[in-house]
Amino acid sequence: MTKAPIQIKDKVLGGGTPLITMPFVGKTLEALKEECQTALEHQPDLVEWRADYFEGIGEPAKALEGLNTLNDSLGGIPILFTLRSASEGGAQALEETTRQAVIEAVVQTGLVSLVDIEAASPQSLIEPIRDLTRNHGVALILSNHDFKATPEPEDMLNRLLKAQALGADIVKLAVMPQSREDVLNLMLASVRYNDLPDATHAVTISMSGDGLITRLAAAFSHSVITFCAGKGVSAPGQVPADEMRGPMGLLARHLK
Ligand SMILES: O=C1C[C@@](O)(C(=O)O)C[C@@H](O)[C@@H]1O
Repeated sequence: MTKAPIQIKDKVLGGGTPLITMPFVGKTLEALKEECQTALEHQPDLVEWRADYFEGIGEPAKALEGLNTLNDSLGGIPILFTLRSASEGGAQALEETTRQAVIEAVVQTGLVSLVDIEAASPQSLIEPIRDLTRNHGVALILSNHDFKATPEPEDMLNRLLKAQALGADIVKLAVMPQSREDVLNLMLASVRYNDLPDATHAVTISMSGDGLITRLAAAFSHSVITFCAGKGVSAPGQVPADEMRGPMGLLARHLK
């Protein structure tokens, strides 16, 4: 495998132990501050700011206010910035140009370590953001979501490959299982992707209770980030960081 681990402040992404990531879904500065408190108590490896939940996020100045609050209150925990589009589960609908302006303003601050955008975004949004993240040393996640079903394994593999071809540092797929077989298929697609000689880092998730095993066994399916619950959750199936550490550590110690 050719991919080099990515250093994110004092954390190593892709070094064998998946990074536990706590999503923040606060609507106000006060709510974000409370989420920072939760993060300080439970020490996830990363925090994901799901900025689509934040009121007024469409104004870059408001976004920077939120970001500065996080940066001041997180004691150095690295930040993944996600302004999820409404079409892939985002909490509010924004014009594509507005979304782009906010993401660009945030990347330029140098205060975020990773950014997640949807692989299905128009090329006119992906390319400039990809160039900007490269220039600022920010890791780019290109993501895919299906909140209803789990595509066929071949289709899932193709989605990961498409995200890679678009220039992702990390490719991501989150899908909803309708059966236990779907959960296994997601893991199979993830393992097959990682077995490709030029694969990059991947994050693969089967959501809901049935898919929880994919969060706990992220190391097994070569998924480099696993999302936990914080003060709230951003997707079904997330559980508290403290409960994940035991099973995750056990796996990490025994996997080849
Ligand atoms: O896309 C993802 C994955 C996720 O949907 C999950 O299932 O844990 C949670 C989201 O916050 C994140 O942006």
